[in-house]
Amino acid sequence: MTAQTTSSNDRVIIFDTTLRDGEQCPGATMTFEEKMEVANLLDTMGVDVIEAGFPIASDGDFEAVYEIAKRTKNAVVCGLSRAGAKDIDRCAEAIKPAKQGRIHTFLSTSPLHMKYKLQMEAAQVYELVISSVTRARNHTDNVEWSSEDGTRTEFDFLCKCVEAAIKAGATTINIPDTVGYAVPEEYYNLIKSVRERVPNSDKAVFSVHCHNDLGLAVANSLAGINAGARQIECTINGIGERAGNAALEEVVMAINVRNDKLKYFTQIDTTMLTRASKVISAATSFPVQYNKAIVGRNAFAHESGIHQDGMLKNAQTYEIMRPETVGVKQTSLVMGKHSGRHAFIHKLEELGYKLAQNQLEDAFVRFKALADRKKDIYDEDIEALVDQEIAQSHDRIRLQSLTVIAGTHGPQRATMKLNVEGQVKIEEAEGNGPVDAVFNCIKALVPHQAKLELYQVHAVTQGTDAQAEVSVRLSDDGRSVTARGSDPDTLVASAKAYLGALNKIVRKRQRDLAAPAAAAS
Ligand SMILES: CC(=O)SCCNC(=O)CCNC(=O)[C@H](O)C(C)(C)COP(=O)(O)OP(=O)(O)OC[C@H]1O[C@@H](n2cnc3c(N)ncnc32)[C@H](O)[C@@H]1OP(=O)(O)O
Ligand SMILES: CC(C)C(=O)C(=O)O
Ligand SMILES: [Mg+2]
Repeated sequence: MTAQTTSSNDRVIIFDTTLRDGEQCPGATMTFEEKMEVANLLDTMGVDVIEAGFPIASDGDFEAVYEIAKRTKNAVVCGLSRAGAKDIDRCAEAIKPAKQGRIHTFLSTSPLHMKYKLQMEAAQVYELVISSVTRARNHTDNVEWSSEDGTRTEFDFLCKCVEAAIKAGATTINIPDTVGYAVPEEYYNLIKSVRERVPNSDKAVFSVHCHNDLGLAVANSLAGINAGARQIECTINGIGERAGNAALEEVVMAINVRNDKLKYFTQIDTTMLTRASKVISAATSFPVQYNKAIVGRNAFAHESGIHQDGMLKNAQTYEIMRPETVGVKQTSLVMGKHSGRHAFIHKLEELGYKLAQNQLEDAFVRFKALADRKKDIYDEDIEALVDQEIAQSHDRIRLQSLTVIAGTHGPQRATMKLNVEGQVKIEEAEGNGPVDAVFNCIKALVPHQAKLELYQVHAVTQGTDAQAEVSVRLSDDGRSVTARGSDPDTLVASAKAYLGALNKIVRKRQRDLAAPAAAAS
């Protein structure tokens, strides 16, 4: 909010219709309790007008509007109604307990809607505009009138209806783009021209209500504000009829972030936007698309190495707003196949690792190989990979390659290449199952007496592409050693774990041999 540099003329009223237009779309129905929670959240975050429902639609809608009217502390509580007396009176009854209530009455004005839907002549519609606003005004002095399908309405008739509605007492005039047909320049011109043409236009606040059928709801809303409208009708997550309404979080943040171009302000507490999005998503069971502006889970996430490097050097390189301003704790640098060394080192530091340069390079190469095979890389994947890197740095026996033939027709067969103290050896072995074949290869390549005491497989992270973590315990000469190996391929993880244990035995033997010599010298 930048109230210091703007005048009250530049204040944009945020009219939230999540509970009315938002709830109207297929599948978005909310329970009474959910509506109470949403309304409370909207009130707390600074929404100016809450359109709580359409009271004539059902007893449930009436009760929800009534209760929201009763409970709301700061916002104006609004109900929608058609132009008929019964609708308006029911709406008035529903908003009665509100500290500040509004009746929002609407009527189609486009030739198409008048002819086919209302089946009325323009003259009848005109009379109904006057009688409906007058009736609403007898209930309250806060009346909004909407020209449904305003953007497809004949201009002279639209102006005539707007003028009549204001004369009858409407304090807000909404020109909706009901079917999301307008483009920004056209909508700008429409709002500007209506305000210029209608002689009493300064007696009402002009409002925009844009649908997203062409993905232009937010752009059109902002164009309308530039043309002199001062109320935006919008919904959390942009839910609403068909492709939805203008998203509240997007219009608010556009005004907030681009204050150099859009010299307006709202009273929304932007730090509550992410929470609001989550509450609506949970109440409606509508998922938020990952790349949704402001509240999508990728809105402050970066996987590309070049971007991550930029972000680490200065967050403004790739972010036009700080995540905290919309209630996101922090930017996330997601590790994946597009990540580079800067981000990898940063992640290792976060996880508490400090590797030598050669270890780091090896770990990075192995991280890239893993990321090529695995969609999501979790911190635990990186920890497993680095722990293994550290553990293997002194290994005498190293796995170079492994191929296993497994399936319903045994015996299973494994071919393994090992580097044993600098010498590359290859062997093929069969087994009673693929793991047995792998271990038989190792026994053939590195003959030893150690006995397998334990073999256990776990998944490091979730998903079918999770890294397998295998634990192997070998006993040798009365002593047990345990080692772990991880890899998205369970058989490779098994080989690594077995070889890890074997390397430990080799190291122990070497230490044992060295100890008497050291004692003697
Ligand atoms: C653009 C918008 O978002 S408008 C809001 C849309 N929202 C909704 O419709 C949700 C709630 N609606 C409902 O529950 C029901 O449609 C009700 C209760 C409002 C009406 O139900 P019904 O009486 O059974 O009528 P139905 O919905 O089938 O048809 C609508 C009637 O309203 C008339 N109508 C439509 N808009 C208006 C209006 N602004 N003023 C007066 N009458 C209107 C239609 O011409 C039609 O009249 P008819 O019965 O004489 O042909
Ligand atoms: C009721 C009106 C304002 C509406 O939702 C529309 O025209 O889209
Ligand atoms: Mg609408």
